[in-house]
Amino acid sequence: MKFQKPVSRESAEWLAFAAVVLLGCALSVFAVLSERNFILKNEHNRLEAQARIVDENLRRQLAGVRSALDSIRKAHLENSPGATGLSIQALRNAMPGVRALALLDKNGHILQSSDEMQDSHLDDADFLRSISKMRDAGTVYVSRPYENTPGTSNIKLSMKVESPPGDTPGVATAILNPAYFDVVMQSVIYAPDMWSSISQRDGFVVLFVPPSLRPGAAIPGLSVVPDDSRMVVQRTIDATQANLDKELVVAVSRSYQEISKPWIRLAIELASLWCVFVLIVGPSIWLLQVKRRSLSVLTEKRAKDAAENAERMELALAGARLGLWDQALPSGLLQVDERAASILGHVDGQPRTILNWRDEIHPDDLDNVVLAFDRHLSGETPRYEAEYRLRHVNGCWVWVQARGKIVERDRQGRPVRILGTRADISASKRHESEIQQLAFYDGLTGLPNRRLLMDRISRAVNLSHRNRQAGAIMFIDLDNFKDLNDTLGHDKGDLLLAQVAARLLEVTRKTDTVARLGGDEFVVLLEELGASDSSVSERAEQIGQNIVQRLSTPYLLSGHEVYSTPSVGVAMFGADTESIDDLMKQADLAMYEAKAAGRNALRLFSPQMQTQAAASVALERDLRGAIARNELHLHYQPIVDADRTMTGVEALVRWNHPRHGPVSPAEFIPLAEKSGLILQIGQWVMEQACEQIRLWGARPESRRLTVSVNISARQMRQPDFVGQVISVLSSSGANPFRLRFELTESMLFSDTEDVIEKMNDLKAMGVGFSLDDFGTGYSSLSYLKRLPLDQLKIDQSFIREALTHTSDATIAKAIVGLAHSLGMLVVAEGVETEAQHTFLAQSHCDSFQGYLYAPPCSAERITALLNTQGLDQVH
Ligand SMILES: Nc1nc2c(ncn2[C@@H]2O[C@H](COP(=O)(O)OP(=O)(O)OP(=O)(O)O)[C@@H](O)[C@H]2O)c(=O)[nH]1
Repeated sequence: MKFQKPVSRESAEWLAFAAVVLLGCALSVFAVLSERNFILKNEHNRLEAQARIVDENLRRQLAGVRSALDSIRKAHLENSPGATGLSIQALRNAMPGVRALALLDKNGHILQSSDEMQDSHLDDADFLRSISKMRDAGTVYVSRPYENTPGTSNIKLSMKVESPPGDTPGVATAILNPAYFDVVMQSVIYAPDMWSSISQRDGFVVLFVPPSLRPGAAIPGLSVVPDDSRMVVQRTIDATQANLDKELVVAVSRSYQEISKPWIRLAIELASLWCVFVLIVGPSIWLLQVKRRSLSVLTEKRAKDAAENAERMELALAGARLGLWDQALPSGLLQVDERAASILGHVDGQPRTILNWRDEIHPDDLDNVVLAFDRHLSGETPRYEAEYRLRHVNGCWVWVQARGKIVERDRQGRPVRILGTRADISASKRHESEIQQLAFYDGLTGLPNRRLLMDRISRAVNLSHRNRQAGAIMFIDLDNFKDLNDTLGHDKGDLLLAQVAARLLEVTRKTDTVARLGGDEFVVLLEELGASDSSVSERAEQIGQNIVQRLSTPYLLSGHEVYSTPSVGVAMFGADTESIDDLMKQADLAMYEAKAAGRNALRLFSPQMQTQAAASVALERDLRGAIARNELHLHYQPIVDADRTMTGVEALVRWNHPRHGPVSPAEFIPLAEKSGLILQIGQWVMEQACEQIRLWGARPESRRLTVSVNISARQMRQPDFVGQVISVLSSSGANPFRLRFELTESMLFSDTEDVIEKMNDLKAMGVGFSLDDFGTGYSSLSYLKRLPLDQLKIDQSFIREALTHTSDATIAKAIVGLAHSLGMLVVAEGVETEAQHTFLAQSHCDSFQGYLYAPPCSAERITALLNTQGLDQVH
């Protein structure tokens, strides 16, 4: 862990600590030294006092001895030996420091003495020598110390005694009493380590206490204490002053070691104290600092965390574009920060205080906001949350999302402060509505799509259950819209769809729903049409007819006038409607009925329709096995020339249902188209026709007969259609030049190039082509000339009306002219009367087909007819 902060403070603490320790140590040293000095000085003074005691005693004794010796000397000089003897004894008795007194001649013979003299050796050589050296009569001569009992030093003090004239000079001698001095010196000893001594200047120790530690009888030098380890106080008895022949030194001493003990103890105590102080205070400071450092690190970390949290919070708020608000209760005084204020266009970067917060809220949203707010205040919700609009400074409304929570209550628990955030959700609201639009509305027309429609229908049906009001749904499908797309282009188709949507909205009520299911399918949901069934269907039919009529009015698409019609299927719903799916199917079925009825029509769903639908489903099911069960067969309708000679036939498929008998192609071909069975049936028809061509080809009367086969768009769109034809031709052995395919105009609109290519391939093999129902579709002359067509078949509608409507006659003639000019022949179909034949023949029509000449009949019949060429017999 890295501690950075209060380094200076810590250093200061360590400096202070060091200063205290140093100062303390210095003071301690000073105290110890002072103590030492005091002790030494004290000790010195004391030793001095003790030395003085010994010194004074000694001086007194010496003075006494001098006086005694002097008395003996004088007595001797006065020559009164008896008196001398008595006085010596008396003198000795008077002096406790003297053990014996004696008067000696120069040879050391005792002339007179005190009683104690018996054990004294006064005749030793040293002494005699010293007597001989005594020159001065007034001087007291001090002998060398000697021992007559081991361990006890004796000393003699002697004065020269001038004998009366003629007599031998002698000496008066006093032997000092060592016991006395011992007592004196013992009395000054106050410590076991203390020594006390009397010695001669030249180092001879006279007396030493304690005697056991006596360093030696004759130690050269002035001091009896040879080393520096002792404190010594000496007092010298000056030889001149005391009339001695040599100086005496009184010394008392003590061991420095002993003397120093108190201050050394003090020093040790103080040192220990400081050691303890250092050992306690130092680690304490260290611990304190470590703790403080970790505390400061913790505090720093907390502060950093708090700062980071605040920063994160700020970032989060900024990132989430959240503003803060703070509201006091019950005053309602609202304070918003600058971000919350900026949402409403206050860009001065200042917080705002709002007195009346309700004023800013959109009136439509206010109730919800207040409700949410009150629910939170009353404790019903854990937090307050609302989405609403606020007035922007520029006057528009801004969608915001507000969230908040009570953060403070009074003692009674009543909320006094609520804190929260505010976010601008205009963009997400916009996206929401865009998504809503995409999810529920059709992009092209803006109408509700299937999903929304289903929801509305479901709600409408539920409502009708409750209020017993019936409604209707209308399926609207534009007729042949594909053709319009194919001819005018998808863009125009789109324009038409948009206009259809607009028109539907025009003719319906606001409460109705107009939806686009997809493609050219629209649905109108009509609600609350009334209570009774009959009135409901009447009103629905009326509205439906309105719609048919309105949608059938020509459209103007970028300058092109376009005609379009709708097929409308209507289904009613009411209290007894159970399934919406069924309802939708019903409307769908009705719409298909309208288509089947020729388009541009309206059909109301009826239960019979359902039955019919079910029947057609059953029929379709039966159709699936019809080929295998041999129920299909071909009929051939003759095509004749102007002389009514049969030149060809059109193969027409027939179905003989085992139960229902013959089923009309108009009934089952659409079913086959719808179910895809047309491919199977178409293939079968082609095979049958080719087989017939082969058969007829073998007979001279029928060899030149062409057989026209209807080809459905689905068949033609098969990628291997040409291959299939080749295969059928080769397997049947039919002459391709006798095979003619009849195509419808509509199949040429899509994948035109592909169709042309296939036609060219087949044409190259000899297969002919005829364009069926010509004139009913949106034929484009530009591609008509590109198609390898042999024939145009004028639709029978023109033939039927040709004699009554001049326009149809004109169209029929125009078609003939057009075909001839493009090198094609013209076949008129549906010719039923002689008048029609005459008209068509006069119009230079090349071939004719119709009941006037022959109805569709079996191949055998055709063969028979050919044999006789008696078409009249057919009827
Ligand atoms: N322009 C345009 N065409 C569309 C759109 N959606 C689907 N279609 C076309 O609308 C046509 C719908 O045709 P259908 O309803 O099946 O057939 P139809 O030609 O109207 O014939 P009937 O309904 O039998 O009368 C198809 O060709 C689709 O390709 C669209 O959004 N815009």
